[in-house]
Amino acid sequence: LRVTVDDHEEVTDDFSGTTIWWYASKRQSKAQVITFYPGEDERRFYKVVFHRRHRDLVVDSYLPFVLGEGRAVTVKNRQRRLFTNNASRNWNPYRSKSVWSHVPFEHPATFDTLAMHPDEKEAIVDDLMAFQESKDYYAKVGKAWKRGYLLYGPPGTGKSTMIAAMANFLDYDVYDLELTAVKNNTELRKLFIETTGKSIIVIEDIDCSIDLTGKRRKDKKASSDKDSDDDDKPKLPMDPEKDDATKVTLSGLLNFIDGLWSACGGERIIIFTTNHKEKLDPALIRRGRMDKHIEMSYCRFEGFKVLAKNYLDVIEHELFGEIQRLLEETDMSPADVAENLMPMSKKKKRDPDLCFSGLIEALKQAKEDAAAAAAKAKEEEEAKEAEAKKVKEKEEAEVKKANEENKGKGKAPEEAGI
Ligand SMILES: Nc1ncnc2c1ncn2[C@@H]1O[C@H](COP(=O)(O)OP(=O)(O)OP(=O)(O)O)[C@@H](O)[C@H]1O
Repeated sequence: LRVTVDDHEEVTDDFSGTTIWWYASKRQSKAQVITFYPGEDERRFYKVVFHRRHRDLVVDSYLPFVLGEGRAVTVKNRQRRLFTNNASRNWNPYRSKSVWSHVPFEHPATFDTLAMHPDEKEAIVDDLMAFQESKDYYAKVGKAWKRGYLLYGPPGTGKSTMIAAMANFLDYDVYDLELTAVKNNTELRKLFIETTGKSIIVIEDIDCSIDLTGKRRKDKKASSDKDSDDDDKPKLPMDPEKDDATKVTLSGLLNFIDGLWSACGGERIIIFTTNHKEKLDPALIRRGRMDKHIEMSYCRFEGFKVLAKNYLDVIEHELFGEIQRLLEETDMSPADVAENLMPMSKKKKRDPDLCFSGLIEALKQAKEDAAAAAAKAKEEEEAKEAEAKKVKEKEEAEVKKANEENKGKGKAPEEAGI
């Protein structure tokens, strides 16, 4: 409950059966200062009145409770922000000297609007809540208060939407870290140090942002040289375009995930997203670095029901049966399903019959396309196999022929250089 107390107004509060009175008041400063700003020389304060016998209760319990509630309200009401380190996106009119620029974070996604199986959603929400409440646990085991998530799945399955839902659920800021815009590991370190607590740091499409395999192999050779100064020196690229993507090394990134956190207080979540989990270096996503791997998958019936409710306010429909069957047989991303739930009728209204029939058509088409693509892939595979078989047979025939010729001349095959 939030109460504003006006001057000379009395507000009563009840705490564990004890009545407490609040008054707002002001006192004129004693210094004789002439100011252009009326009210600047006033000191404003609240007066709390209670019976003497409740003094311990008020001092030990009530006031800490009020301060805690006050802090929670401030956090809840603060404008959350979306930070980016990508200067080329220069969309922030208030760009300061900070390595991050920011805009208000206003993404509307929530777990309610996220199309996903309810059990999976619940598991993620539980995990987030457990993390949020584990400050003491992390301190006790001597670990930085952070958690890493890997979101993986095909395009349009809701990875970015999930991040927004998490940020809204936790009331955290979001730092969108564009690795390709980071010059070197020193700059990476600076960026991390400048992030604040209660934040989610996101590196999208991690497989495209850094040459994970190549750099790591090099790092292994240099074994102990984990985050050496070398990393900070400008590289001399053979191919400047390629180097652009590899300015930050994997070891620099691993170092930051493991170590640098300890230097910063406050809880942080780091999220990597990728469309190709199999391309990632196992070192990057092992447990402890990425605590939870979340698969964002194609839209199935449970996910569809969430979208139908959000987009059309429909929770049951005669076409649901057919849609369910098709969704189990066909891979369509939630983004594409959602797209089909948006068309308006001629009367500029969203008509569920129209949208669901359209979706059925789109699913049938997608199913046909997938079957055609699979048949083509199979054909190509068979053609490749036939070609390989032909080459092998030709080689064998040549070897056989050479052997026979050499036998005729009385030479062993090795002597003939075969
Ligand atoms: N699971 C989902 N629940 C609700 N809406 C979704 C979901 N997935 C996709 N969408 C819708 O599709 C749009 C694109 O999804 P989003 O950007 O989150 O996908 P993505 O997996 O991050 O894609 P990419 O890999 O291409 O970045 C979103 O704006 C949202 O409206």
